Amino acid sequence: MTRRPVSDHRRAITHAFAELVGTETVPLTEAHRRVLTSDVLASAPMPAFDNSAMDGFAVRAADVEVDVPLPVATRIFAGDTDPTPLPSGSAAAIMTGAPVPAGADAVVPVEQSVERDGHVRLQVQPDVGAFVRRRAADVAAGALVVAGATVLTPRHLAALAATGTGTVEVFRRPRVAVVSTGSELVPPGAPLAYGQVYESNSIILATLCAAHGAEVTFSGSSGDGGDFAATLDAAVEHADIVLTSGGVSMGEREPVRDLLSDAGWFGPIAMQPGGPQGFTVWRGVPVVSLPGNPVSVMVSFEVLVRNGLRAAGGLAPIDPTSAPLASAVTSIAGRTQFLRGFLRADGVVEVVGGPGSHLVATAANANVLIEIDSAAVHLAAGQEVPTWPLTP
Ligand SMILES: Nc1nc2c(c(=O)[nH]1)N[C@H]1C(S)=C(S)[C@@H](COP(=O)(O)OP(=O)(O)OC[C@H]3O[C@@H](n4cnc5c(N)ncnc54)[C@H](O)[C@@H]3O)O[C@H]1N2
Ligand code: MOO
Repeated sequence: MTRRPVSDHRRAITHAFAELVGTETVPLTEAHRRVLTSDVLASAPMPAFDNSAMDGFAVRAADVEVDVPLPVATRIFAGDTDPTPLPSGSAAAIMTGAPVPAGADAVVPVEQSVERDGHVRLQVQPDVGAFVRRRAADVAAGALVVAGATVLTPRHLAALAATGTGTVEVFRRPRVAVVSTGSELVPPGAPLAYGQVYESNSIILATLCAAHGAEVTFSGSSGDGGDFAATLDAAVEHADIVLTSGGVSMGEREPVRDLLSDAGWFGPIAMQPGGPQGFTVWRGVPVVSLPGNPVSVMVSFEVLVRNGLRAAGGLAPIDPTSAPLASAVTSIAGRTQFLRGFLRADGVVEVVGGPGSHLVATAANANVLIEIDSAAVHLAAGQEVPTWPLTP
């Protein structure tokens, strides 16, 4: 049977997911980790007005003589919107953040003053501009605050709030449903009878999807009997994308393949692990069907699904880099092999565990996938290989 090239299968998935790109406007309180659609400019300068950096006295620097009393003409507090201009030859008591009155050009901190009987003696000769936070020193009105495509951090949200933006347009998060299949599966933590297997694919798929910008809206499980159709119907009610695991290979009970084989493409792709795959549409919703072996699920997501899902949510791709192999590697001809690897601090990559797609606990020690070209059967130590960063 001919195997579909890995890149063809990935392209089919990415192409369908691209249809899902959408935007929405949300308040800043809901915008953490969301992806901005376009540049946001400051609607107000920051600071919006000259204001005091200290609790103290606003003066004209030229009026100050050390220890010579100046009359205190007024007192200005943060939030005062119409401070009286400073008469020449006087001082104004001023609080941090309060507007510096017209006429004043410096602030002397209260610690460097003595106030008595309506007059203040200043103990220092201030420079013009001392402790005055100038209008627009941080950002001018109309200047760029956060660039489009930025993933919003708490720092970005503070910058947006401070410059007057209350809502932002962000990419919609794709809604993903995760469905596991297999009559042998039991939830982790439950008693395990002989022949049963702890279910681990739903947790890895759900967390991988969330890490790449998706909202996981449904997580279900079905046995190998007839209940997969009902589970899938429930899943598409809640989701833009469904990811299934298991039930796609050559066995006598393959619920995913049996239900969906006429709804799109099923077959082997030229990769190991993750050979048997399906990509179909069910009730208008794209369904990516991954093989059941837990390492195959992880590798298939990272190699086939990750960047398409990111693009659907407005996120930039995460592409492979390369590193030299710590030791020689053998592979299978005709299939791109993805070995679990550990990229060391010295930039050299070691193979972690064996190639078997059931070795899920060992795979937890990996931080990259090592891509071995389908034409290669033997690679020497030191050979540069593509390395795919695994989702942290
Ligand atoms: N005659 C052939 N047999 C198999 C082939 C083949 O080409 N010819 N391919 C093998 C490969 S490669 C893979 S991968 C698997 C894929 O099979 P399925 O997608 O049908 O997966 P299942 O049979 O349902 O499960 C495989 C394996 O994984 C365990 N599993 C399944 N789901 C979970 C889960 N949610 N959590 C933990 N473990 C799970 C399941 O118990 C099986 O051990 O087919 C090979 N066979
Ligand atoms: O192609 Mo399968 O995913 O290796 O065990």
